[in-house]
Amino acid sequence: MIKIIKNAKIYAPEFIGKKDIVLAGGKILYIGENLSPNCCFPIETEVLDGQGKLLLPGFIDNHVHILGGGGEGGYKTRTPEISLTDLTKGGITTVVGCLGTDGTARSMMSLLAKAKGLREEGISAFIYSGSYRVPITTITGDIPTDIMSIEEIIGIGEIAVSDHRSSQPSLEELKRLAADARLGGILSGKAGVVNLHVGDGLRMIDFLFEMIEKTEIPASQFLPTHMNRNPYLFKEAIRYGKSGGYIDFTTSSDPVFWEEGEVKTSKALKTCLAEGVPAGNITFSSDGQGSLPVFNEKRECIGLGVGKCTSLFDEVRDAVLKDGVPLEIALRVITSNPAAVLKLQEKGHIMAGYDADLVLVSEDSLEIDTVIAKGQIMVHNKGIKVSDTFC
Ligand SMILES: CC(C)C[C@H](NC(=O)C[C@H](N)C(=O)O)C(=O)O
Ligand SMILES: [Zn+2]
Ligand SMILES: [Zn+2]
Repeated sequence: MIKIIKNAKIYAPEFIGKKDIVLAGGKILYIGENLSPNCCFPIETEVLDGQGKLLLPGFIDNHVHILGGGGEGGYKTRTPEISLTDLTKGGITTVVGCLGTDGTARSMMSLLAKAKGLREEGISAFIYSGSYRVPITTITGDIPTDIMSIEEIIGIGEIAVSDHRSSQPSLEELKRLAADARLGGILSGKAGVVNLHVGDGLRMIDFLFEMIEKTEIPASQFLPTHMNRNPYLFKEAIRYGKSGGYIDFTTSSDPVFWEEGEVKTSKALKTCLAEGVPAGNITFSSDGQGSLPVFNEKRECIGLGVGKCTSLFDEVRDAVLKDGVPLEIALRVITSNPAAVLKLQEKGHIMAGYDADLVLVSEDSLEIDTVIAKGQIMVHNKGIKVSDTFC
């Protein structure tokens, strides 16, 4: 079956004009103009009308607790596993799963199985080996072997630093972790990225500046997240981003965090761009299904929300519609930038030969209308399709 999407204005993420696009075999086959609906006759063709809509690359969420997370307030605070619809209704066609605080009752094998399940349901799913804890949990017992031998594993994370819930890893331990992830990456052609959970601790990312200065490991090996969680860490994010590092902002939030000074993600993007952080160094991730715990001054958990994947594009939409960031810049943080940072082949762009991961949104409201993952319609006319069926 061939699909043709006609007359959509295409942001690839750069704006390339109103075009017709042909999808076949899960790939983008051709991008052209004025294509006749039966240009591929006699092959059966489905035509989608993109008139009045924008066509965007499928969104990449680089940090989701696909197996669930939480637990910081005891067993009752464990958060639920993700469903495919939680992802696709937010336009997410590529997800990277991770374990968080609880890397004990939640296993790497379960995380891998969940990623494989999401792949069977039609989207692209990858995982990080590990959890908050150091030494990290792997599947094969060795970081380079995990990355080289398991297709879904693209790096390690979320390794916790500057947080009362971390293992308080030493600089030497973190150097070795990063070196092992880098080795696995270069030997497999993968990113071997180190996804770091940065907490509210005052040490922030001091170790990262020191690691980059005192070792041969490049800044591109690291993706520190939650960098908008408080004003002082956000200031460091700007300093680190301007020095060439990648910075990731968490889109899931709760009004209680704004009272504590969390920087709304859409505004974090606007401010970073205004401060001269290169647009290519910035990514968003949702922390979907992760817990959003609130601790009191004695560091007791006094409340807990659950991250939502739909916040990922919500914050991009706000950046465009409320904070005046141009769409082709704002889109990069959930498409071409994570594709580059995570070295995801043929992802993050609308280009012939790339995976047919696409999102159609209404031109004015940027509301999601249709989501296509590897050529398969997951959401159509805002209605959930395919993704809720279990065969
Ligand atoms: C950025 C803030 C608001 C949320 C953040 N969430 C996680 O790190 C995931 C969580 N620990 C889990 O394992 O599910 C946090 O707790 O600091
Ligand atoms: Zn985290
Ligand atoms: Zn997380």
